[in-house]
Amino acid sequence: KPRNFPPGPICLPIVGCVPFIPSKYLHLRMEKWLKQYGPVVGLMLGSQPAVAICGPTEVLEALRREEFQGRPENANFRQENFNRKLGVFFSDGPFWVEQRRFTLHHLRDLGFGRSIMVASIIEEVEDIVKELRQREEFQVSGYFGPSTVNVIWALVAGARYSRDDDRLQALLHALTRLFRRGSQTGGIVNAVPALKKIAPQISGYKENQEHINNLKAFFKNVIREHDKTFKENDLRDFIDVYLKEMKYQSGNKTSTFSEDGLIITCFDLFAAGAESVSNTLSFTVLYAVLYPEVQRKVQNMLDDVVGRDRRPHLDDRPRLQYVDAVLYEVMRINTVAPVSPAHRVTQDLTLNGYNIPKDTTVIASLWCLLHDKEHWGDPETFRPERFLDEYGNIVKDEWMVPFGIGKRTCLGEVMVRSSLFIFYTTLLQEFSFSLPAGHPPPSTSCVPGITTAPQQFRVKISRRY
Ligand code: HEM
Repeated sequence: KPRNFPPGPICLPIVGCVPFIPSKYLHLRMEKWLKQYGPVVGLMLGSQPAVAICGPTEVLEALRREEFQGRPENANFRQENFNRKLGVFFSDGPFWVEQRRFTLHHLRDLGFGRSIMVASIIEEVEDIVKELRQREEFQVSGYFGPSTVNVIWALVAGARYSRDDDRLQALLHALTRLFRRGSQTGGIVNAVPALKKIAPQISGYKENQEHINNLKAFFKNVIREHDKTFKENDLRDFIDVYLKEMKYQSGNKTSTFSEDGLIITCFDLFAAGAESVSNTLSFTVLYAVLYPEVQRKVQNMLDDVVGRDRRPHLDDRPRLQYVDAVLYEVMRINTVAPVSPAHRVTQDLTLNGYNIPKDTTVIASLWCLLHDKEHWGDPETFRPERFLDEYGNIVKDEWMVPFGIGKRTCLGEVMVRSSLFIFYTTLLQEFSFSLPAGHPPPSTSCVPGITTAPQQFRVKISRRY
């Protein structure tokens, strides 16, 4: 370990601390580390230093500091990115600044966060309503993936898929496998890269590569199809806008725009749209079933504010602040990203008096802020009212950080908030959800992975009118 490095689990030759870092439920282990070693924990991933930030104030401090905004350079973190800094998620430095700004700016121009996106959310939820009207029960976990990915894909690639499209189902399956098997620390293959050659099957490396290659091949094909019909004065979607910039900068050797870069940006947006929003929606149904009184209260409010002759709309939000409080509470109690994706420190620095050398990988627990006992009082209790003041208005809380903190906060936050509000209110206006007869209450403990998801559970659907 480097000199004056934070305390942490013991290190073994070659593998470092990796045997003591669980591949599942890392956020829960980080809670234990906080008690055992303190708020900043030193790890070795093979021969590479890494720091796990487990203390809430330390997480707030670190993720706001400029020097913490890098992403790890080592091979495993970059493998899906053609081993280069590409896209938004796993790039950093001036490349990332330019790509993040470009992506956000043009997604907004294309309708991100505006009425065009809302229209597409409504189209998706109506599709679900139509399907659920035909059913008496449904299996919730994973159910919303095709719809939530369509919302972002409409802006990125100008396309939507039917919910049972085979190709879409295969892509979502590949993503689920990658998200469920992944680890924020890069896992054993990152610590001991030789395993890729010695034991590709056992380490999961081979299967991951197959999924990654299939996804990249799909995005490449979509991009090539766009290129064939590209017209500079008729830009249809984000891919067209990016292609235009790529062509404009084609003679510029320092350009950050390339076909590979576009493939990875598509990957970043598609994956985020498919996994995180879908899992959060499944959690909203889980808590609706477990807390029928909360479900009823939302429905009564919808009846009062919206009625039954029209659909809820974002404009109703100021009069439905309880709904936002419920959605906040779902994202707090079972957040889908309990540990931030790995960051990298871009220079030697100190945190809490410990030395952290340049290029150290950093993982930060968002869970520790969302579940801090001193701050929330009863963090394990599902209680939406904690986000409301005495007049029923939403109270902003600095520790409510499901989308991260600082310059790398989630690029999709506006879309997520709008999607969750419209999906949730429309579903509860139309249906009531309950446990099928004889089924035990579903567990709130999540399925592990890079993001978390609820375990498989079925619910009974009753139409409200
Ligand atoms: C419930 C849904 C979501 C949650 C809870 C969530 C949460 C997060 C978190 C915690 C980060 C990491 C911040 C960090 O690195 O410290 C992040 C980054 C990111 N998210 Fe989301 N996200 C969600 C949905 C989405 C969606 C739908 C999109 C697509 C538009 C998206 C795009 C991104 C991107 C591109 C980044 C990387 C930002 C960067 O490194 O500059 N996310 N998100």
